[in-house]
Amino acid sequence: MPLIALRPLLDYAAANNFGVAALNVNNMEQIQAIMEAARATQSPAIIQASRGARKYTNDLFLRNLMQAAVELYPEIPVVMHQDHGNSPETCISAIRMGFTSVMMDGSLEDDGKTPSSYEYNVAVTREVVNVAHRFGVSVEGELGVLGSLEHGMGEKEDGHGAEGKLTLDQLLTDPDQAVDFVNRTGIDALAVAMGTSHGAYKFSRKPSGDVLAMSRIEEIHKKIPNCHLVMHGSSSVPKELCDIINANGGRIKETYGVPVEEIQRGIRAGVRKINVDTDNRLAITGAIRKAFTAKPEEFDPRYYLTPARAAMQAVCEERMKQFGQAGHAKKVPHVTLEQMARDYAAGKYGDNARPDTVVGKKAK
Ligand SMILES: O=C(COP(=O)(O)O)[C@@H](O)[C@H](O)[C@H](O)COP(=O)(O)O
Repeated sequence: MPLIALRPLLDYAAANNFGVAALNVNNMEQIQAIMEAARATQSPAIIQASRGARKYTNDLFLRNLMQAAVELYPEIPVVMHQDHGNSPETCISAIRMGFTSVMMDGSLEDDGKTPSSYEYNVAVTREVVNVAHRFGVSVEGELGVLGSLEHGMGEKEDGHGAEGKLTLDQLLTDPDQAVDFVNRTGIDALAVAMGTSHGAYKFSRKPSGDVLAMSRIEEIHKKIPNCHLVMHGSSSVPKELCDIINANGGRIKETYGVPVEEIQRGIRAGVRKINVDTDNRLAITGAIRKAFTAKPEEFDPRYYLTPARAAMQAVCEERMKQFGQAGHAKKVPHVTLEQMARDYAAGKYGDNARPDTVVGKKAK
């Protein structure tokens, strides 16, 4: 099956009450790990690349690796998503390179560091929607700024993330503003801020409602029940993966991620796309360190990349089952980008903020 847009997958997920892991990639082994996990669990897949990933991998390599993935796994519906586009130019270049979904993160200015004004966010997001939908490509927007409710700091990840201390207003998406944002931009999915952040160091203790405000997601969902919500920074940072790294010469400090049961609570409240990258990075690093410890004399990259790929596959399979996407691969409607473009133009996906808008159809 050729790559599909994000929207029909999330509509189907909403109609069937599950969430989909959006998994970051930077190289061939990570794409292979996701595709093997998708095949093993019969899951649809969202594969995403950040600006940093596009720079590291090169767009041509990325596009052709993704092409290989869809040819080798024809039964798996795959979305190729630009993670955290910082400007309309980044999103448009992604569309040109064959991405079928883009995130315009207008919560920050195009330096990827400075929290933007609301009107700026609306304007750049609307601009991307206008272009993307003409090509049948879906758009994720972001309202609110990712950062910690424990200490108020934003997070800077490989060039993208707020710098400095943020106010509570910035750290928590406002439900009423979310209604206006979705109405004015026409986005397909909305990333919300409620205390998660990228990377391994999210919380200094197992998070409770004061630092991981899942109730905020529920409030937003009540206001815009037909808009697909997105949780960023949703790695669970399993202790056992950190322990493998530390037992083999690494130095990961004590830390806590987003518990899977909190993500499942989010899925019950309209979360359809869940971004996970750190857990896979931890799994890969642990497996490579373990391989180096076991045989310091080895130097064939296949010796340590094979277990690294398997370790990432295991994490992906686990999340695919936990988020409920397992078993759905064959049932996701295959809508071509050309058809999507016609449907967008005809207003089929028009009014996401209206409570009576119908999203998707129940699987038989
Ligand atoms: O939410 C995300 C990952 O969350 P996580 O750290 O796994 O909890 C992604 O959207 C990030 O954008 C991604 O991990 C950042 O990747 P790089 O910019 O480092 O490539």
